[in-house]
Amino acid sequence: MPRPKSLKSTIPGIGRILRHFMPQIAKEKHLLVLSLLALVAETAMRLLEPWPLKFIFDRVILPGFNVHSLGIEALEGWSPTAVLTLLALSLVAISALRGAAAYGSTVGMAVAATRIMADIRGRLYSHIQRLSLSFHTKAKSGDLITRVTYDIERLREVTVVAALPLLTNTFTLVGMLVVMFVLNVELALIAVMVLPLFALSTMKMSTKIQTVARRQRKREGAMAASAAEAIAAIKVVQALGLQDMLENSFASHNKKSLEESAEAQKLRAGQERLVEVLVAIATSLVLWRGVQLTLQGSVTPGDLLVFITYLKVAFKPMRQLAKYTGQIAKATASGERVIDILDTVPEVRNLRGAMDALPFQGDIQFDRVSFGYGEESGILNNISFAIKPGQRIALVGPSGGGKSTLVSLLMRFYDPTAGSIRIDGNDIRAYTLDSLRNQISIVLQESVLFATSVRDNIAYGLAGATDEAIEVAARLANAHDFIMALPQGYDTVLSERGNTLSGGQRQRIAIARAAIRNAPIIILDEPTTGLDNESDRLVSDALERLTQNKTTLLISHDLRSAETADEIFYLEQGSILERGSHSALMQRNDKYARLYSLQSSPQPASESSSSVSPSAYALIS
Ligand SMILES: Nc1ncnc2c1ncn2[C@@H]1O[C@H](COP(=O)(O)OP(=O)(O)OP(=O)(O)O)[C@@H](O)[C@H]1O
Repeated sequence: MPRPKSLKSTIPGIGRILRHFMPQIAKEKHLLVLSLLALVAETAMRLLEPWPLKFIFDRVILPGFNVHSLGIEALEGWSPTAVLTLLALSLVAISALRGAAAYGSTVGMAVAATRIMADIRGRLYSHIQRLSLSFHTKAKSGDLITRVTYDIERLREVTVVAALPLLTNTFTLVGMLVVMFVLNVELALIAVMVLPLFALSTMKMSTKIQTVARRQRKREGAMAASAAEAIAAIKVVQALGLQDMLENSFASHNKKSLEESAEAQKLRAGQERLVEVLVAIATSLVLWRGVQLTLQGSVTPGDLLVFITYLKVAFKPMRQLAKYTGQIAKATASGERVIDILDTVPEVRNLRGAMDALPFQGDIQFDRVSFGYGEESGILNNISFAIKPGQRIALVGPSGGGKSTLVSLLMRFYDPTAGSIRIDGNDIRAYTLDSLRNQISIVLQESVLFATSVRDNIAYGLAGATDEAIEVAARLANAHDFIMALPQGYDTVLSERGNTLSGGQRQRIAIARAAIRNAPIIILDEPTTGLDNESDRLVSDALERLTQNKTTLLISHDLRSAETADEIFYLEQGSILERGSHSALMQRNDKYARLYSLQSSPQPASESSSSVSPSAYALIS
């Protein structure tokens, strides 16, 4: 996406953000209108602020006090002290009213902004969760997290700390210019003479600030991404002793980010000083000409006082515009980062007219399915097969052959580039994603558990699962006994990703989670790889029960677990080279048979006895 290059082009950026978030903004319209009214009231009070002083100068001090000279009928008969007291009190009243109005607009705007941003954050989070795996495999999780947290927070904050004051001050500036022109056109023209200078300098500086701000945001995203990646893989980092290398690369990003932050600060400070000089020039010019006009009698001293006060106040917006440009530019960059994600359309989504699938029988057909990741092709080539309900299929073959890819197409993590996949006779794209995935259970090699209770981890398999159902599933998965031995039983809260449990225990909880779903189709992606003999036995036993009467696709390098399958597919380089029952494939005496013989023969101690090693695949090919 092309990046805007200047302040001028920040405005379309802001427009895009506003347009994008209009539905959320519209929900808060009442509060926003009230806040704007309070803002108008605040502006009016600011305009009124120097007027009691003007009265005192023009009608009280200079002509000698005379109530008639005030020209206000209602004050006829008032004592001088009473009138002066009234004027003094009006100063307080104006200030108090202005304060109240400012409070109202700030609080109103803050509440509205918080609600709007909470809504957008929810939408962003839910969108990210629904984006296809093709997006997530490329995206960096740390960067996505900063978009949901930091970027949204920056947008919210800028509404209150920059956009609102900017709006107030712009209203004030316009109001004051109008009053100045009404009071004296010549003096007003002198005062606005510096405006073009100001506009020019602001635009130039803002472009620079914006460029630095964008660079810094990008760098912060990259830093968060590499930190998140390293923390998530801390075991590997420590085992390989990568700490120093990762620290050095993080430190260099960190240093550059700080330098950019300092550069932006320097630019902002320079701009603020320039504005102050411009304000001083305008004030002295107005004073110089204003005193002459006062002496000639064409403006009153009170008018001059109003002018000077307005100049000071009216140019404050300018100073603030300078100060807030950077913040607004940063927020615009944040807003664009949020919108970029929201605008990403999930590659895999519900097609128009998609229907909720009825409970599946479990009949699966792959019809000339081909697939490639991105530009790559040939990951799966023209695959066709049919599985009857309740059948158990094993997918075996060398690493990278396309086994996991094949099952991920069944879950619609990706769509085939050619051909179709049917369940119970219908193309799976005709079903809604939720109703399709709800009827498939999956157990992976590394089952991911969440940092919540064991009970919740199992219940994630089925919304609204009862405690009884959870226990039945845990028993089926051979998990009940070890769960009861945990400190709080089913209520024991696990650490992140369930790291405090052994691999076999994690697998059994994952099997319980799959079991509670009672899905007619089950995918097992190397569920016993890496387990010791005892864990393997417990997990295999649980899997046996889990897959009773279910259509099952088992991916395994352990040919003994594949042996019992109704049919075995030997997959290599995206094609099914052999298929049939174990005995048929053994009779065929080709790749599968050779692999099986190799696995059954005694192996060197260094190699696993339960699964085929990469070197074995090399031997048979
Ligand atoms: N997300 C991805 N993006 C790009 N290429 C991928 C992606 N996932 C897998 N691949 C590639 O697709 C090919 C098939 O991978 P796949 O994981 O399906 O093989 P596999 O048979 O399951 O291997 P293993 O037995 O090691 O799990 C491999 O060449 C792999 O590099």
